[in-house]
Amino acid sequence: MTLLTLENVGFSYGKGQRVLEDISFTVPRGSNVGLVGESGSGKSTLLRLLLGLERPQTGRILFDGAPLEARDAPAMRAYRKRVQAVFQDPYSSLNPAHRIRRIVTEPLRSLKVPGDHLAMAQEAIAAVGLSPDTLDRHPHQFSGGQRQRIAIARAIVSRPELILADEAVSALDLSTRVRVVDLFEEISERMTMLFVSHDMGVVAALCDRIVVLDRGHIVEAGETATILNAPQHPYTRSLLDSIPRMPVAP
Ligand SMILES: Nc1ncnc2c1ncn2[C@@H]1O[C@H](COP(=O)(O)OP(=O)(O)OP(=O)(O)O)[C@@H](O)[C@H]1O
Repeated sequence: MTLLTLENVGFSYGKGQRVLEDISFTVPRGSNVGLVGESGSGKSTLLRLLLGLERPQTGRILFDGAPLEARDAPAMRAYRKRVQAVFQDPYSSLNPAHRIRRIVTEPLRSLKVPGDHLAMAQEAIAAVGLSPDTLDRHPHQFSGGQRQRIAIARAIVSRPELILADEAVSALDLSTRVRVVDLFEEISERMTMLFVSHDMGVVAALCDRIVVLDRGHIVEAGETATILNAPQHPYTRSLLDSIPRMPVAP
């Protein structure tokens, strides 16, 4: 079943040039879809539309069959209960003045989720592989990778159906990135995920399907294995060529 559908979505900022043109793809429930494209291809703009921060000028976005109406406040509140995001920068996305307990339970308060918030936070912190005493500490006491785990705990604590990940591992060093990608892989077994990145290597490792965006247009979309084995578009080939490879022994 399809959880997210984009139908002929078009968008421009103000009266400017089209930044997204005729974007159509689906995210099946339970799948892990990668949206890949170089800087300026429109990935962040598409996420802004999916978060309801901007409205498409043409086409529409459907979540679980219902059109997303950014101006319908009650509908957007209901949508936000079901969709959470993880952003790129683990340093600026966590409020330094707050303890982790307050940061991780924040979505539960703002979404008015009933139940024992502390128990839910403990569960989320354990799910991302951090120790229970994490909740009593402050963000500055953690490394970049640990902070991103905390951001992931905050995203999953309300048990959303869809996770939107925006360059969520790009700011991490290589070995930390590998571990956080593993964590996303684990989480994606339980939730649907749209993983947005300029890094084809990460997307190929993590996603069942890939949508390739180039200057606001989808140039290729399909199953990861198909795209890796037989990229059709020159742009996809160039993205694939940019993946670092292990040197081959003579
Ligand atoms: N607020 C804005 N006002 C006007 N134009 C914008 C605005 N934000 C982005 N753009 C333009 O929209 C296009 C797509 O940008 P977008 O940030 O969505 O791409 P991206 O693929 O996410 O790139 P990056 O990875 O560098 O963030 C670019 O040409 C950019 O200059």
